[in-house]
Amino acid sequence: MIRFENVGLRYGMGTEVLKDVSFHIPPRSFQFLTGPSGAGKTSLIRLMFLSLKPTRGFMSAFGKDVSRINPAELPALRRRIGVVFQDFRLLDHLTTFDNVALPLRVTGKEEADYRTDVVELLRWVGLGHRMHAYPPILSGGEKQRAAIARALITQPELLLADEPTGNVDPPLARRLLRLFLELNRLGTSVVIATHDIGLMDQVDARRLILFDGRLEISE
Ligand SMILES: Nc1ncnc2c1ncn2[C@@H]1O[C@H](COP(=O)(O)OP(=O)(O)OP(=O)(O)O)[C@@H](O)[C@H]1O
Repeated sequence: MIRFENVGLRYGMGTEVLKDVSFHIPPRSFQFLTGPSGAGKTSLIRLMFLSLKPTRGFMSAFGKDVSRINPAELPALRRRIGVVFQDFRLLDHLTTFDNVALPLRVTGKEEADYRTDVVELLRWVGLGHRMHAYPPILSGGEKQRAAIARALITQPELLLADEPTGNVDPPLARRLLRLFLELNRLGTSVVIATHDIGLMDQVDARRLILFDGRLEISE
């Protein structure tokens, strides 16, 4: 569903931060993206989320060559991808329920059509009791789960999560991992960027490993 062939990325006139990166994310697959700080994980996630374009090489998303995608097609393609950012990006003036519902609301859906889905998803991530709370009073782990629910509400085919267990204690990290595995079992491809070797060791999954912008794959 996502394919990279010899992709390079540089910001402005800087040196390349990704070099000759080639890989494929198959449907229904589960993988970790790892590597030292500054190796390029977030940059790779931004490319996969189509918020950056490669500066060289070939990249396709859902069968479309990204260099030929016109800007009007982008929102529909992005809705097929859920993303959990490192800094959550929740809106403080909206309740947890409204934050999670936002991706549906922007497509013009009425609350009556999505209310049950949002409540069910909030319960699934363990936030049923927090749906009327505003983000500033949520704990780090609750914010994390709200961001995950918001990424999942459109039922994306691909979930990208950047350090989703970076701000939570080990029991909650294990719980989030079980949630991602369950999501994958239901058919979504999952890419988890993480430094956490203990987390990766809990699952026998493919590892995409970045070193200084170059990718190695450990099956
Ligand atoms: N917007 C930007 N403009 C210029 N350089 C950038 C930008 N974003 C990232 N970089 C550079 O690109 C390189 C890769 O950064 P990136 O954030 O992708 O790494 P990372 O592996 O996600 O790091 P971390 O694990 O610390 O989050 C770094 O050298 C960083 O300084």
